[in-house]
Amino acid sequence: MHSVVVENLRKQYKENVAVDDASFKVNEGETFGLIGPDGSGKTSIFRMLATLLVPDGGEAHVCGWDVVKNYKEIRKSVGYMPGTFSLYQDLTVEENLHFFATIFNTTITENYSLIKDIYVQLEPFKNRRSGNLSGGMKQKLALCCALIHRPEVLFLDEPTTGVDTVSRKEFWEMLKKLKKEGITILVSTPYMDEATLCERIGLIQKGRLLSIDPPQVIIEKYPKALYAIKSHNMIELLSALRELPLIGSVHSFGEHHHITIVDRTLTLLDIRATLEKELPYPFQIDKIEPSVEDCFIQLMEK
Ligand SMILES: Nc1ncnc2c1ncn2[C@@H]1O[C@H](COP(=O)(O)OP(=O)(O)OP(=O)(O)O)[C@@H](O)[C@H]1O
Repeated sequence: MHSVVVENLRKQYKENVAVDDASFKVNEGETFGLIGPDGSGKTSIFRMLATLLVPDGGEAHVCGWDVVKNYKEIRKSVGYMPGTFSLYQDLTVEENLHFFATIFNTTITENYSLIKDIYVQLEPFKNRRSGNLSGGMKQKLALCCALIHRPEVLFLDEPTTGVDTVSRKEFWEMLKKLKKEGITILVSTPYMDEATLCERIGLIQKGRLLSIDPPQVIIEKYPKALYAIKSHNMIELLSALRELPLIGSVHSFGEHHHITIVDRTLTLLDIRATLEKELPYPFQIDKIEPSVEDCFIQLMEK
């Protein structure tokens, strides 16, 4: 059974096609990630699924309900945490929670077990106005408010953007616990390292889904051998590599450049020997396993 079914979904803002024939399914109880850079259409998809934006084409169903015809039923069944903090800044933590519980005709106590682990971290600040919370605390409060009516499906649009590394880690731990409660989670992120924390991911670029698979499968499908190379002057190295006919692609990744080689038959020893002739300075090169980000770049260049 699928909690979310998206079929040829389309959204256009004047000439700008934000979502272009997107199709994917999210299984019941699954944690599914929409991974893509800014402007790739993630928010537009979330807003259509949360029934806040009407599609221009295609269909989408959430918990079996049609996003256009059955929007009232969907709103009762889902929790939505938008990308920007959208709680009432002038209300305290506790007041915000009460407000959202009341809207959904429930109480904090009724579903306390679901939010308990998150709320205990917020409790010391329960009388603080939400506008005065730290980024990590705002994110936790927004998650509690999205969960207060015990939704079947949780939509989290870039929940970790702009949040420090520790809070990001904590947030993913919280999602693991929610998964155990049987909640289906559709989460978006521009951080490729978070992709591996999802059961399946959809890589999205310019409103189009490039690939949908478990992260490990996406990595296994990477079609080439990949190498990481570094030297004392990385800028000079980058320019030199771009000029070499041997090199298929080159991209900077932190301390290294990741390269592929045109001739697939060459071994690491062959490549090292060829580069030693071409580069007049010491360098270090190793064969590596691609990351989701490498896969994303490769799919974009196809
Ligand atoms: N209301 C709007 N009017 C016009 N263009 C829009 C509107 N909302 C989004 N867009 C454009 O649609 C495209 C997809 O935007 P969307 O916000 O869905 O992507 P995103 O992946 O969530 O990116 P971001 O993280 O930057 O919000 C972008 O080019 C964006 O500029």
